[in-house]
Amino acid sequence: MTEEEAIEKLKGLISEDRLEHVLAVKNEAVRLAKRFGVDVEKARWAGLLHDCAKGLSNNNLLQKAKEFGIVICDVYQDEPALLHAPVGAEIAKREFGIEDEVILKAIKVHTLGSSEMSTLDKVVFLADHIEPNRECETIDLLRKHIKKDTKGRTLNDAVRTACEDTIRYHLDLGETIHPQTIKTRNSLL
Ligand SMILES: Nc1ncnc2c1ncn2[C@@H]1O[C@H](COP(=O)(O)OP(=O)(O)O)[C@@H](O)[C@H]1O
Repeated sequence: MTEEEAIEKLKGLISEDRLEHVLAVKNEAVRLAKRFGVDVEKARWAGLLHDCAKGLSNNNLLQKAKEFGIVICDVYQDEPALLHAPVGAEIAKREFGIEDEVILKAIKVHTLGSSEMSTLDKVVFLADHIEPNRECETIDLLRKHIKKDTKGRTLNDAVRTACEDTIRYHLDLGETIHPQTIKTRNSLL
């Protein structure tokens, strides 16, 4: 499937606003991939498809997760929207023909991260947080992290800061926090 064909397919799955975000994440992922020496094509595809399941309702996400054999923890049960990442990886494989496990993992962990993130995983995770349409309290800090000279450390710092933003955000709203975000953050200390 070409990139143009994938974009056409995405138009049938997600809203126009979401597609705009997806294209911005793709561009940001490509930029970060060049900055951090990651395969640009893998970053492009992971960025393009990271939210391919975002248009599914909570019920559909739960249904698909069961169908795909994804383990549904208590937090997923309460916040099925979080399932769009692992379900999206399966849809990327089954419906977009992505076979590269490296790309599929970057899609799978783009929301909660993982304690064992590859550089590609971090690039896609961060691209989702800092694409130009995004706003969050520490966005300037996040963008500054990746401008510094020391490559490896800054990417880790930026992902850790993004996790801390997410934790603080849900804490302030009194919402459930998926423990994987905390594990991801701790793994980057
Ligand atoms: N650790 C977490 N616990 C609970 N909700 C979370 C957690 N991490 C992210 N979320 C929420 O899950 C949703 C999807 O997150 P994300 O994939 O980062 O955003 P998007 O799909 O809009 O790019 C958002 O509403 C976000 O706030």
